[in-house]
Amino acid sequence: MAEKTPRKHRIAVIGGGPGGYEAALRGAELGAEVTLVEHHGVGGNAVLTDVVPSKTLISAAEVASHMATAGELGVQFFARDDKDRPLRPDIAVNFTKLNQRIRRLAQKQSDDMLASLKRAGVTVVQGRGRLDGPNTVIVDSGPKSKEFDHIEADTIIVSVGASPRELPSAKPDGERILTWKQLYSLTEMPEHLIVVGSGVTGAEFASAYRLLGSEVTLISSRDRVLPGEDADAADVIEEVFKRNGMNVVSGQRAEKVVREGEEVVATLSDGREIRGSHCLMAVGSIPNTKSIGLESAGVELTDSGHIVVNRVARTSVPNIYAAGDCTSFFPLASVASAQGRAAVFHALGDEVRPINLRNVASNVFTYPEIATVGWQQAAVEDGTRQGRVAKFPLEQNPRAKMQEFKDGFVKIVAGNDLGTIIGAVVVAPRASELILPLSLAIEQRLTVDQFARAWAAYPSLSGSIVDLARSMHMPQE
Ligand SMILES: Cc1cc2nc3c(=O)[nH]c(=O)nc-3n(C[C@H](O)[C@H](O)[C@H](O)COP(=O)(O)OP(=O)(O)OC[C@H]3O[C@@H](n4cnc5c(N)ncnc54)[C@H](O)[C@@H]3O)c2cc1C
Ligand SMILES: NC(=O)c1ccc[n+]([C@@H]2O[C@H](COP(=O)([O-])OP(=O)(O)OC[C@H]3O[C@@H](n4cnc5c(N)ncnc54)[C@H](O)[C@@H]3O)[C@@H](O)[C@H]2O)c1
Repeated sequence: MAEKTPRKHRIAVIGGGPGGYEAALRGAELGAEVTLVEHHGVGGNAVLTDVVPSKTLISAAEVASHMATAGELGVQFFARDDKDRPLRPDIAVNFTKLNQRIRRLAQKQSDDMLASLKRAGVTVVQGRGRLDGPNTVIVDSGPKSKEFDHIEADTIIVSVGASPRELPSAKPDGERILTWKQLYSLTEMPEHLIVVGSGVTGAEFASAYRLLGSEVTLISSRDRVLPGEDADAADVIEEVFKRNGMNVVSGQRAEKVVREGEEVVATLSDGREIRGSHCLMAVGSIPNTKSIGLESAGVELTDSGHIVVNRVARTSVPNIYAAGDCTSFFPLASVASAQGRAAVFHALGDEVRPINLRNVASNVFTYPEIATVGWQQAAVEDGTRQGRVAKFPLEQNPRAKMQEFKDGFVKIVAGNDLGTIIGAVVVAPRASELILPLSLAIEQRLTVDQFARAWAAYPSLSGSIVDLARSMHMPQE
């Protein structure tokens, strides 16, 4: 008798950003038959328009900043005039080249990801997907692709991301009033960029464009920039912004942004007008969950349109999972990937660890950067968590002195009992590279004393973290 081949578990994924990509790849690796529907490009917004382009732009801004401050370390650039006298050259940014590099790098990463999916055996379908009940995805891929119109699946993973929020009174025109996705088609540096919104997106672009040489006005509806971050960290960034010549307007909403010829005019809540050459609208995002059949399939959404998921990314319909910015979890690429993994592992019965949002590390890529993990000082102050907070200024660190890093600090939040590390903030250049030992400490429930036993190289910025942990030792009574 011929052996019966077990039918493969069929997974359909809608959206190829970090959430959908990870789900598709891991699903195929675990032996499922996976179809991924993506209507733009694999890698999603993260790779094509959001994370990768913005961080590539920021890399260039960082270099421009190092060049501008090199003189403080005794390194000078000069050219000679016709009488052989040294001239100090200006730093010039070739904006067309910069944006071309950004787009090329993003496309290459998207191509590499598509190749990985294909190697793993994932079927990638280009088109717009929507649910038709809990087991079918319909793909609108244009008149030629009838064969993929219906995908039957045992498990569906929705990872459709989010889109920039648009204000009716400040409609992006793609030329002068822009969303963050439209910045990379500019061929000239904005002479004066008005940034509306001082969340992470607004702060990162304001920081980068200022370092690249644009005049920048940052309109913040709150009392301080980066309202979601540690207050001390946000204060440092705001001070650096102002010192670098950025115009920070606090406590004002942009009620309206209009174009007047070659200018943009932002009208503030108090009636003041700010004129610039370009305006970046960074006022948040809305999930792409409309009209894709979620409600009729029985999937529960929040009032804001986000998909309600549990810690293994399962929605209110048992065989439908969701990952990434379309869900009620943190809108971070790392979280989207973790949800994508959790979804397929759970659906396919593999080992799965429910996601603990409390321990997610994140980073704001301003200059300096702000990296954060775990419980924050605000939670100790408002009584949500018991604990001790200590801070070590970067300017006392020998390596920071050598490199002329004056702005920043390391902060640790530890439990009152044994001094277990429960949270941390690092404000420093490349803080994103310094947060990992603290994440590990939190994940492994290390105490400040255990952390302080680890050796840091001397001199190093990471030495500050060990010094701070050491200073938090509490002698036994
Ligand atoms: C400017 C900016 C910078 C950021 N920087 C960082 C950072 O440094 N680090 C970090 O961790 N996070 C960062 N984020 C957040 C990060 O971009 C998101 O959390 C991440 O992109 C979410 O991934 P996702 O899987 O939800 O999908 P997305 O990356 O949003 O991709 C969703 C995909 O779904 C597709 N899609 C949508 N609807 C359909 C449909 N009906 N059918 C088929 N396909 C569909 C879209 O074309 C898109 O490709 C940043 C965000 C912004 C705006
Ligand atoms: N480095 C990173 O990891 C990174 C970078 C960018 C975004 N993100 C993710 O995206 C999330 C969203 O960040 P975001 O900054 O895009 O959105 P956000 O919603 O956090 O911030 C938007 C800000 O705009 C303000 N605003 C709204 N309307 C305004 C108006 N008319 N005038 C002035 N201000 C106005 C809001 O008060 C808010 O502070 C972040 O929490 C983060 O998870 C991550």
